[in-house]
Amino acid sequence: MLLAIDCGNTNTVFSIWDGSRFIATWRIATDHKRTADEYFVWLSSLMSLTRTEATITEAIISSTVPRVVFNLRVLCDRYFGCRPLVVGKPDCRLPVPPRVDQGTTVGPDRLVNTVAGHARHGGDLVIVDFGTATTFDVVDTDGAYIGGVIAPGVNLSLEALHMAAAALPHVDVAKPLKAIGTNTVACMQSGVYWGYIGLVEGIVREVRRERDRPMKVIATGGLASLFAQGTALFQSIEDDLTMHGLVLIHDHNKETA
Ligand SMILES: Nc1ncnc2c1ncn2[C@@H]1O[C@H](COP(=O)(O)OP(=O)(O)OP(=O)(O)O)[C@@H](O)[C@H]1O
Ligand SMILES: CC(C)(CO)[C@@H](O)C(=O)NCCC(=O)O
Ligand SMILES: [K+]
Repeated sequence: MLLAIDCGNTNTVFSIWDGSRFIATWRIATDHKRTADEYFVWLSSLMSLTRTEATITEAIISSTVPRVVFNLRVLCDRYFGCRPLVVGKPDCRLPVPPRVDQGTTVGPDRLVNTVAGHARHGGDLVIVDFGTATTFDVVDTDGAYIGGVIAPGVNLSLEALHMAAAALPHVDVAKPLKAIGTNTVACMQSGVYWGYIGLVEGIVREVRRERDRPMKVIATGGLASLFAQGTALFQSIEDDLTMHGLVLIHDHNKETA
């Protein structure tokens, strides 16, 4: 079975693909100090607690944090006897290479989202990912990643307000009942919620204007469904987009081996 690992700046997600579906998905905070042995203790105890019958024989990793890749490689080698594919490394082929400025290293999560988005929806697509950063990946007709937008993540913006202003508390992101807040928390939630709705709508409007063609918009990431409640922009919400892309890239590399 295939172990797919999506390592973001905040969280790392492990999923096991049995060839036709994901039989398990587990999430751990990203920490570059975590060793291969620690990952394995955590993974194997979750497997036994949930009675997950899986023999891992292959692995693929997407990591936006370069430093964690070493220990994830050791995990795969030592405990699963396999050499993982790492998205973004020269030996990991993509169906269509990105078209960006020379010397640019596109975040592997964005490349993976692009592959999955194109497979599911075809080209001329904007993928909005609400993670640590809020990213927009623009996918050309042929499935190439051709650029996009990186904005601060929603939780990051709320945290920055709290850190910089003595009288502003830590608050969780939520869809406020009204735009006009009548207490501090409601004011902050309105600023971030309606601010991000405006940001997403405004960026997509400019992208469509630049591309001068119809473009579908899909959303992924933990906060996608919350923001979908405030706009009609998204054609679909796909929580499993990155994991799906990892499976596709793994299959593509096997087929073209
Ligand atoms: N209603 C909600 N309110 C607050 N946070 C939420 C809500 N729903 C999901 N989340 C957060 O979304 C996150 C999951 O999103 P996702 O995995 O896309 O991004 P991330 O883990 O924060 O970022 P990255 O992938 O860059 O590490 C979780 O950290 C979770 O706390
Ligand atoms: C933007 C993030 C942090 C989003 O996870 C990641 O994709 C990344 O580190 N990207 C590198 C820069 C780029 O994608 O152009
Ligand atoms: K992510």
